[in-house]
Amino acid sequence: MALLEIKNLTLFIDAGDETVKALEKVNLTLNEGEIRALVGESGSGKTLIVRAILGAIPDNWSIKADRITYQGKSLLDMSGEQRRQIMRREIAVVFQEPASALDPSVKIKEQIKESIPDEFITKAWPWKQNKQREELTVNLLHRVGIKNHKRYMECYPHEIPTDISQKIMIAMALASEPKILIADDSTRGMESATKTQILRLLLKFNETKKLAILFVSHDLLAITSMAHSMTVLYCGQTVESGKVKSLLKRPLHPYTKALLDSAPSFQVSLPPKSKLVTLEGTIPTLQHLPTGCRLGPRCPNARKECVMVPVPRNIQDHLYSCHFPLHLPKNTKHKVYKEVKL
Ligand SMILES: Nc1ncnc2c1ncn2[C@@H]1O[C@H](COP(=O)(O)OP(=O)(O)OP(=O)(O)O)[C@@H](O)[C@H]1O
Repeated sequence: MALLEIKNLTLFIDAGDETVKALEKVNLTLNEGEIRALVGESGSGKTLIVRAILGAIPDNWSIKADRITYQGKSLLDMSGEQRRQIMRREIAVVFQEPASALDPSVKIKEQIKESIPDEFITKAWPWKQNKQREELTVNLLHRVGIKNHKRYMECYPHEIPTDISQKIMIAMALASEPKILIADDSTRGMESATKTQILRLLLKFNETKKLAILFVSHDLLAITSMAHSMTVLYCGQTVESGKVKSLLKRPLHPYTKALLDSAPSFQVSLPPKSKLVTLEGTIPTLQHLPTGCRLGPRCPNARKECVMVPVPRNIQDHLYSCHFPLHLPKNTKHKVYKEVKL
């Protein structure tokens, strides 16, 4: 059973004069111990998916889904309190900007202590419990690679550098020993040495604690260095998902191919200063969505069939939603691949 499973998630945003489908029939699974990258251009809906998982939905949004489950239990059918409990203990999130996620008026030490669940503290006199929390705080800081904890514990968030803030966010996220960590573009804008440190840290927790990670990112290099599987999103629709290796070797969707081709690191033979191969045009706004496959107007392979939303199909674990996929083996007819029962 998947740890987290999303089937046919559609998210509507009521923008006053019209309602837009910001996500349309999105599918995503995360298994125990898996690192899955969620990738797509800016505005493709990655953060909307994260918010749908967390249940952080404003009043003008609504959700329709066949299922959103955690360990087989429907998150959509849970009460607010049951869902909050899962988010407090089982699913942790690290956001893009640590500085805005930390409380500017509270010392780092207090914020970390606060993130430790009461269940981890044995019943004792308050001063003893406080000591336990303090020890656990130091331990958490060491686990995320902050050895000189004394230097930062008494600081306020604005007094510490970004990389340390990000590690502190990870320490707080891991305080409850969650099963899933959602890293929402948490290395965006970081310089490469800091990024490498954060990625190594996440990888270490994945390997040693079997922590499943949903790694939301634009950074294809980081994804290939750490993720096992990848879900590609375009304009609110899942276009392809599967093992990172098979997507890199044989992308079936023209958007995935364009995305990979646009990253210089994947173009082994790309001569210096050559033009990057990308799709023409830009991602449409929610107010001007094309019907059917949303890539249609930008897709080099588009034909009249593409005005219909493609049914997801699969080749083993490799799932794609495209009427005219690339790289199908020779002499094989597209229709032999079964539609995926969602
Ligand atoms: N609160 C909101 N109200 C209206 N539209 C929104 C809201 N939040 C996001 N959107 C729209 O939903 C679409 C997807 O946004 P989202 O933030 O999920 O993209 P993203 O893939 O996470 O982008 P980025 O990589 O830049 O963070 C965008 O068109 C965005 O403008």
